[in-house]
Amino acid sequence: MISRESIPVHPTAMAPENVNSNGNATNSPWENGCHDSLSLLTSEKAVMEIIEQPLVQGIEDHLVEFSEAMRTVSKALRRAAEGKASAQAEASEWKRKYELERKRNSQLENKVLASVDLKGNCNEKKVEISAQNLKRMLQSDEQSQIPRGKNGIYSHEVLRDNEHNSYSNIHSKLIRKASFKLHWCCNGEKNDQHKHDVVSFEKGNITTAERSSKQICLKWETPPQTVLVLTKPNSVSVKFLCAEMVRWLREKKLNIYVEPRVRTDLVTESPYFNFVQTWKHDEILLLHEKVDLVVTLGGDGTVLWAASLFKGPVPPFVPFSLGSLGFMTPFHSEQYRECLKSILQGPISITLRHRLQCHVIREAAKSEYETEEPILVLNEVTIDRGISSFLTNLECYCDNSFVTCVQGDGLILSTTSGSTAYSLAAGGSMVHPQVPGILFTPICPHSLSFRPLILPEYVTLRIQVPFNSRGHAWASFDGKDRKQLAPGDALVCSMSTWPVPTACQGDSTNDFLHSIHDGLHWNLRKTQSFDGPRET
Ligand SMILES: NC(=O)c1ccc[n+]([C@@H]2O[C@H](COP(=O)([O-])OP(=O)(O)OC[C@H]3O[C@@H](n4cnc5c(N)ncnc54)[C@H](O)[C@@H]3O)[C@@H](O)[C@H]2O)c1
Ligand SMILES: Nc1ncnc2c1ncn2[C@@H]1O[C@H](COP(=O)(O)OP(=O)(O)OP(=O)(O)O)[C@@H](O)[C@H]1O
Repeated sequence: MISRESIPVHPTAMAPENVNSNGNATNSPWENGCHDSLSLLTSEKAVMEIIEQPLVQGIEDHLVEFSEAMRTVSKALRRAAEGKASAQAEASEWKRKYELERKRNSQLENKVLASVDLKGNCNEKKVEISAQNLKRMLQSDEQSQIPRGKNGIYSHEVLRDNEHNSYSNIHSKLIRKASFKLHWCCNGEKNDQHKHDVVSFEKGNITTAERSSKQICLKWETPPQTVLVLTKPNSVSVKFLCAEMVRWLREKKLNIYVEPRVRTDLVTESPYFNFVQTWKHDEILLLHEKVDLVVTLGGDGTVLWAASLFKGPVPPFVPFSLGSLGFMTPFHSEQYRECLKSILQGPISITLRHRLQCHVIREAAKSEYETEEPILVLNEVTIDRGISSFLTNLECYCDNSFVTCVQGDGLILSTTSGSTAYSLAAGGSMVHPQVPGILFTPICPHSLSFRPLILPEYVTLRIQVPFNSRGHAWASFDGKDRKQLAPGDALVCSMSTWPVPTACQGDSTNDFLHSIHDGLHWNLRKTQSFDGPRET
């Protein structure tokens, strides 16, 4: 507190007649009179003015200091929250991997025990021999020196990521998943000298070996044996095609998986379909280990649905078009036999469609590890105002930097595959699916200058509902699974390490251009006739 006594009175604040030549105050002749009180009044007014000046200045300084301090604190808090989010994401990923591994091991253990039990009853020697055979198989696999990494990626490397775990090795032998190799091609040519250095620095010159992922080519090393057929529900034509395709695939000696609902339909139609396999509840988590190829029969929604079944690695997709638009469904269902024949034989051009991994972080979460399961999206995650009539107010951060505050109907964080879906309708650019990036597209922003952005694929985005938000926000994932975000909650989003490899009809670029021409009639205009005015 600043006391009035402690404030020095400026000499000019005294009436000039009361100041002697030395600047000292003298006694007034009207000491107790009216003049005295009047002059006192004026000087007090002047004093008050002076008191107020340094006082206001002081408060302002304090406020500035205080708000600086608050800003530093909020920055530190934000950084801590982001650290927490990424730690949570990493922890849940490790937890998922651990659970998968544990499940896989215990299943295999049961299988091995069961087979030992069976054979042990008949002939113990046989068991010994089969164990030796397994060991030899593993050894020969290791000795065969499968080329690694240099000219592409081998699916063995993914399957054999835990070589010290013999159960895992035996397991991959038992399920006999087809192995394949991915090549990166350049200008339509296969480039066996695919370099893994992104930037090299030779003789002082910076060169970029790769600026994007180029056209990718998949070559089967062993023939695919198991096909998962996923279908759009409640469609008679899809049901009919599914039954026909399953028969055809069976003739080709392939194992076939369908959804439980579809298996029931097929078996009800004819007991012939008893060979068709399906899964129960949690077994779906291990589907990627059994399936070599996923065929979808429907529109883009069916591709999104199929992708959502794989929370981790995804086998190659072959999407057949049975919808109205079909941006991600390049194959014609009428020619399914020829298409599948050529795909089962390979090689196939594929588009690696990247997915976004989304985490909802609740303000109410008590511990670091109390996080909701991550959700993977192939198109986009949307944060909007739902049924609320208030503007959304969303604070957006990219890594450690503040991006902006979205005030409008909401925000779309989209993959490049999703750039032709909701993001396009909200004014975002159409982006080739192989361009590595995340689209940041506002929905009806209440601002004239809010243009959509495209951010690099390596960033982590954090969308925070501020505490002073008037309403709740809602997140939806590929148009589904709406989750409410209360003030203080956040959505953290980054590129997933598990893309969806989709087979191309031609190549990635050809398919993309074909879909925007056919699907959206992009830049369709009658050509101006030659018959008219011309430059002379
Ligand atoms: N205003 C909009 O344009 C709007 C609004 C809501 C949802 N959507 C989109 O719908 C998607 C969900 O699709 P659904 O089939 O389950 O719902 P749906 O049945 O409502 O169909 C939405 C339409 O979007 C098309 N579509 C989906 N993904 C696409 C893509 N990557 N490129 C071009 N078009 C695409 C579909 O072909 C379909 O015609 C969401 O991911 C979202 O992108 C768009
Ligand atoms: N196997 C499935 N199980 C449950 N829902 C599914 C399945 N396949 C698709 N869907 C859902 O059905 C809806 C419609 O699917 P899809 O987009 O493939 O067909 P469509 O609407 O006829 O195609 P288009 O949008 O191109 O006209 C989508 O919301 C999708 O999520």
